[in-house]
Amino acid sequence: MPPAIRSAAVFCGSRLGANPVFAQAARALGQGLAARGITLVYGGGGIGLMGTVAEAAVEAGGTVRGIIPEFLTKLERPSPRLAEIEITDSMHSRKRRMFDLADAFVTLPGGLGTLDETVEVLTWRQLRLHAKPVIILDIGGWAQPVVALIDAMIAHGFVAPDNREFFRVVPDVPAALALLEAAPAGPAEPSGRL
Ligand SMILES: Nc1ncnc2c1ncn2[C@@H]1O[C@H](COP(=O)(O)O)[C@@H](O)[C@H]1O
Repeated sequence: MPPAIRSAAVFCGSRLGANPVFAQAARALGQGLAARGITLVYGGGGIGLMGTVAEAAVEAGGTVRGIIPEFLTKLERPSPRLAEIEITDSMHSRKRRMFDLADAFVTLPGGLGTLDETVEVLTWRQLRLHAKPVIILDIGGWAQPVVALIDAMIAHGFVAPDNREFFRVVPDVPAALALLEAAPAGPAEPSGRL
């Protein structure tokens, strides 16, 4: 039996967004991961939803691993409350490190960086480079246009219909936590290397 999910990388905005439900969800996710003993891996910033999810996990006694490129430390200001912050030499090494440390990926609302990170793990899944769960939280309708775009690419014949199975969209944090609890941690690289 494969081991359970022990860590989850959370991708989310470096801003709080326009709707307070985004921060409420980020807080609930941080608390929920901590309560389940799931390590939060995230981009290391102390601002926006990134800071919210990390602070909530720390306050709830969880393990948090922040990974941030050196050039962003002034811009995204890691929280001084983080026990563990890893400084990388580039954005690419940050993303690679987050990928390596995570058994699963969870996307909260965010901007272009959040979208990039989410799409990247989906493309790596498409290339059979990993089989880790990808869970997208549709808070306040944020995920609807993202899912619509992917569905349109399937309809236009650019994405295989089966690839729709690579991610799950859930309406709230309890549903995301339930998926994490139910999922086995698959092999990171089933048929290739990044
Ligand atoms: N191109 C990017 N690739 C990966 N990560 C990125 C990129 N641009 C920004 N980021 C990081 O993602 C988070 C969230 O950014 P939002 O744009 O607020 O969603 C942040 O840490 C960015 O540094």
